[in-house]
Amino acid sequence: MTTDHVTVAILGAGSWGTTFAKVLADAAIERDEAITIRLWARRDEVVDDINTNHTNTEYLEDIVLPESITATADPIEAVTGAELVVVAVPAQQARPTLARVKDALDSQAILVSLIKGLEQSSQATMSKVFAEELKLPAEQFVVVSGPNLAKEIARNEPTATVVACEHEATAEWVAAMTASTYFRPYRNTDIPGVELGGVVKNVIALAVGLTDGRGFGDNSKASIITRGLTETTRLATALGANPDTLAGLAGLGDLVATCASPLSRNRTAGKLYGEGHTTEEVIATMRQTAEGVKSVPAVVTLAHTCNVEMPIAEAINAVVAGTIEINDIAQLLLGRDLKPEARL
Ligand SMILES: NC(=O)c1ccc[n+]([C@@H]2O[C@H](COP(=O)([O-])OP(=O)(O)OC[C@H]3O[C@@H](n4cnc5c(N)ncnc54)[C@H](O)[C@@H]3O)[C@@H](O)[C@H]2O)c1
Ligand SMILES: O=P(O)(O)OC[C@H](O)CO
Repeated sequence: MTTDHVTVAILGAGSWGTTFAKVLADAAIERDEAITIRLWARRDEVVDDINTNHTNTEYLEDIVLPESITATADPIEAVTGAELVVVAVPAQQARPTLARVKDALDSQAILVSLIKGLEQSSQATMSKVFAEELKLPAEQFVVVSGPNLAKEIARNEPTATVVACEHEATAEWVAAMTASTYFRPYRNTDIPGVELGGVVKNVIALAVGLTDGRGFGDNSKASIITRGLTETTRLATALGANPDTLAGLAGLGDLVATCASPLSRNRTAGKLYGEGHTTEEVIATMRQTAEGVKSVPAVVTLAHTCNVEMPIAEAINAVVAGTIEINDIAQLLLGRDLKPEARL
């Protein structure tokens, strides 16, 4: 598959969709190859900002976007003729968005999910949602996930990521399309590991943010991150993942970036919970997607189904549902039966 003059559609012009468009555009500039990138934004003012000023001010402030990126308010126009279709809407919008465009998709198009969430109603991962909705063969489905805070990448700050596909050649092509002097993709064939690493780290970041909101220091955070990785690895391996994936960029790497960064929306949402806000108040305050809030009930349901113990996720689920007092959480976690430390 060639990387020259590829037509790309990106569905969702929020922080990550717009930044990923820039990653693809900058990579093509470095390869000295042409690329056409059409971003679908729902709102006309975002479309106008991108097409007129080459900025997406609402999400990326004054970052200037390469000229190969244009925007449209019509998702069908975005995907028509696209060889690469990248989906960057919130997880709960994935199925309706795919349903809207599926008849216009090229049958050979490669679909990339940037989404780090589960469908709440079905507990489905995005690979399952894409397969069900598009009848997509595994070799045409790719997940990109890792320590990828959009605003840092938009400023060309170096990072690495994971490009996962069951079919090595497809992952190689997407990696070649995205690699640049500031963005280094590693390949993996472990779809469940890469997807679940991205989903559960958002729940763990809510817990870390919560400790911030309570005014606790770094010991509490390190304990949650470490035990959170254990929970993530247990669930992911029960669902078929390779535990090594969770020790890599899409597991530990993303967990550290999200839990450490004030840019993280999930950590920010957790801090609001820790300060005593309800889910309604947290959602009203956050202007962007914090996937952990919507995904945590599905994570806990999956854990029950797989008979996997996830006490941190259980506690966050109770916080989000408003069924526990914030002051009771520490004892809920620390007061459990004592046991040997185990990674899995
Ligand atoms: N921002 C990041 O740093 C980052 C990094 C990696 C992965 N992600 C993941 O990428 C996905 C998108 O996140 P984001 O940060 O770009 O979110 P965002 O809130 O910045 O933007 C979401 C986009 O989806 C659109 N959208 C919202 N509701 C919609 C609906 N009903 N129908 C269609 N479109 C709708 C919004 O208009 C916006 O364009 C999430 O799953 C997130 O976890 C984000
Ligand atoms: O801002 P968050 O919490 O959605 O995290 C963004 C990315 O997933 C970090 O890799």
